[in-house]
Amino acid sequence: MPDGGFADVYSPRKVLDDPSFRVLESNEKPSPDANIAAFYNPNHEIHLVEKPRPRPNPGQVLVHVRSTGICGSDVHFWKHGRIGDSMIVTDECGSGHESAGEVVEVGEGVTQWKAGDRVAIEAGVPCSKPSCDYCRVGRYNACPDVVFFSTPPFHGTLSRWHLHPAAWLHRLPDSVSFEEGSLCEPLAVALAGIERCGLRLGDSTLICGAGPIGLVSLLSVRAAGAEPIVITDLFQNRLDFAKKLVPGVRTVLIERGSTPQESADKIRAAAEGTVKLAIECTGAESSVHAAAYSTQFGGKVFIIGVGKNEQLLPFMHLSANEIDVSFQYRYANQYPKAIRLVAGGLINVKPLVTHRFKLEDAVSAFHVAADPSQGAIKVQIQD
Ligand SMILES: NC(=O)c1ccc[n+]([C@@H]2O[C@H](COP(=O)([O-])OP(=O)(O)OC[C@H]3O[C@@H](n4cnc5c(N)ncnc54)[C@H](O)[C@@H]3O)[C@@H](O)[C@H]2O)c1
Ligand SMILES: OC[C@H](O)C(O)[C@@H](O)CO
Ligand SMILES: [Zn+2]
Ligand SMILES: [Zn+2]
Repeated sequence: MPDGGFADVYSPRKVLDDPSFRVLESNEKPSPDANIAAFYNPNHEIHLVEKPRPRPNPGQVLVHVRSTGICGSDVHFWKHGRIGDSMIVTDECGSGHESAGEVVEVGEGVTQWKAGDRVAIEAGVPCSKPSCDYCRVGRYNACPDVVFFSTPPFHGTLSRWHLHPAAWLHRLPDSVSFEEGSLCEPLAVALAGIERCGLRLGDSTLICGAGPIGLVSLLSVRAAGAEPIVITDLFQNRLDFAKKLVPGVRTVLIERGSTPQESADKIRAAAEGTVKLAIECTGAESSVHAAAYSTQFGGKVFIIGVGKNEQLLPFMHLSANEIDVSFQYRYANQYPKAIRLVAGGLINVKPLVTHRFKLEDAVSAFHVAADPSQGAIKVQIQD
């Protein structure tokens, strides 16, 4: 079976020097079957690009991408040009990694997919070589040679036609929409965290941050039986959204300028005690501290949020309370579980979608996603 490798298709290239890629004029209307995509670049621009419709090589599948959610990281790469020290926008780069679609064509040797199959597209494709320890043991989120779509230098899945290795697509049952299929990507992040954080039925749990990741984490800990659940945010409208999503959740508005201890006082009051588990989904240092001060002896602060390269920890509080601190980096082996949980009705991700745009209007979609005054949670681009 060919491995569906795709170095030729996805290796970094100077898009603007390549005549087969063309940046569309801002008022230009693309033809209905053109392979358009939204690209960001080091000048903090975002624009539509037309690129060739690829043909699948052996082991590959051509997918008509039907739904893609905009992730905060896409907006961050566009606006700030980097995440941390290793992910840097140095060239034009295609956006999007939360995608689902329909198989249109399969390459030689692909037997498990046929035209018309509905799939979620796994956003990170690791090398899968037996010589790679991380791939071999299944912790493939650590693969040093992973191709993670829309993290530079790899173009994203947000295009009309996307080529993917057959082994890294996941079947969607008819009951799961393309939109829900694309939301399986952020859900996979939360589920990977839930798997590793040791949450047990009835554990009192804090979620810090009510953005998309905090909200899918909220849905996940609710499904896993956490009680009570407290969620924090700096914005009341995000807390209101969380309350509508999971009516039983207790909300705490964090006031800018308050100390982490003051925030923790409010969190403990809402939880009626310290929490056993804090799932941190902001990456903000003050929020990590508030989580630590809210957690009970022997509890855990589990950090999904990403933030500044170097941060302080309330060392002696963590030490004197035997509080574990753990981190999550993307995910491995979570898509099938995410799809089962959505199909089985245990997790309803549908309400997270607040805005929908056509592929032709992807640039407008990005502007809405990047503007907090629009109140978007998840912006979807659909074709
Ligand atoms: N570990 C991973 O693999 C992984 C994967 C995806 C996203 N992330 C990270 O998860 C985090 C959340 O992602 P998102 O898409 O939900 O982002 P987001 O920015 O939409 O949401 C973060 C929320 O946290 C709130 N917030 C900020 N500071 C706060 C504070 N001090 N106290 C309480 N709330 C605060 C914000 O108001 C916002 O609503 C980001 O840091 C993102 O980069 C990590
Ligand atoms: O959903 C996955 C995340 O967005 C990625 O890790 C990205 O932030 C960096 O590559
Ligand atoms: Zn993402
Ligand atoms: Zn590997």
